[in-house]
Amino acid sequence: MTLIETELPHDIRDIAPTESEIALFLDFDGTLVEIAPMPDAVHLDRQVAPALESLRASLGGALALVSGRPVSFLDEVLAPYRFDAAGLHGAQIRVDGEILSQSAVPEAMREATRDLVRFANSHVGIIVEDKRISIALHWRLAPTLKDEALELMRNVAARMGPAIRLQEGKSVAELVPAGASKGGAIVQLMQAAPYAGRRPVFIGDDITDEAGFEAVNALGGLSIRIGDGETCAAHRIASPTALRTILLTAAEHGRLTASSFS
Ligand SMILES: O=P(O)(O)OC[C@H]1O[C@H](O[C@H]2O[C@H](CO)[C@@H](O)[C@H](O)[C@H]2O)[C@H](O)[C@@H](O)[C@@H]1O
Repeated sequence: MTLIETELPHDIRDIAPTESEIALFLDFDGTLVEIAPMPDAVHLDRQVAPALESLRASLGGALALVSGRPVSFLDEVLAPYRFDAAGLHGAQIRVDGEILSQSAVPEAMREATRDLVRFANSHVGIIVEDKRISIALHWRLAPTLKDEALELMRNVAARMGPAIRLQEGKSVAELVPAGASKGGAIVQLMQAAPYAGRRPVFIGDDITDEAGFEAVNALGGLSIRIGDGETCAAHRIASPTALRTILLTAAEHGRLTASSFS
């Protein structure tokens, strides 16, 4: 069994009837791929994209990526497949090739970008990831600079005002449109075909995924956290490798249900 039993209250089999029709929502970094030293250094196992494509078919199309990455990045890394996706922590949502919603590029983003690039240029190991609608400051290669980087991000976010929120993550902080969240994205997707009426399952690994777990819990779905760390997810899977095994096995059998994760 790849699901780690924790102190969590429920046995997954009590709440996950085998025959449920699920809608599957998957985070990307730390979930479909292992965390890498830099954003560009991630490696997706070559079997995963075709497996997701076959799972999508077996789920009647109800499979979407819910990521902090831009949708264009997800398309690139999963090519030739193009999945439904919520990118940039929910600031972009695409279903069946159509953009359902996309936040505008915040006015003050250009000035913020300049400040962050200036900081990165004078601090070795700091990386700025400019995603236009949001921007991330990474310190994974310079962990001793975490406090300084976070303070800068808090100041920049405060200066930008209520239209922007600070999203912390694994060795990263990001400026994100305030109205966007993974929870909001999942709720929006669950109102659209082919997701509506299904039981949501969301799998993620990071702070940004907590909003998604909350939404899925409220919808009576299954929330699954990859790895350890505090979470409101009801269940855990040990690692991206363990998840990959579950997904590839389900794809091989042409069937994915909530009990595939137990
Ligand atoms: O919601 P996700 O799909 O998990 O995306 C969250 C952020 O992931 C990326 O950063 C993280 O992964 C990098 C590569 O493994 C790692 O170097 C970095 O330390 C992590 O924070 C991505 O670069 C961000 O844009 C995403 O928002």
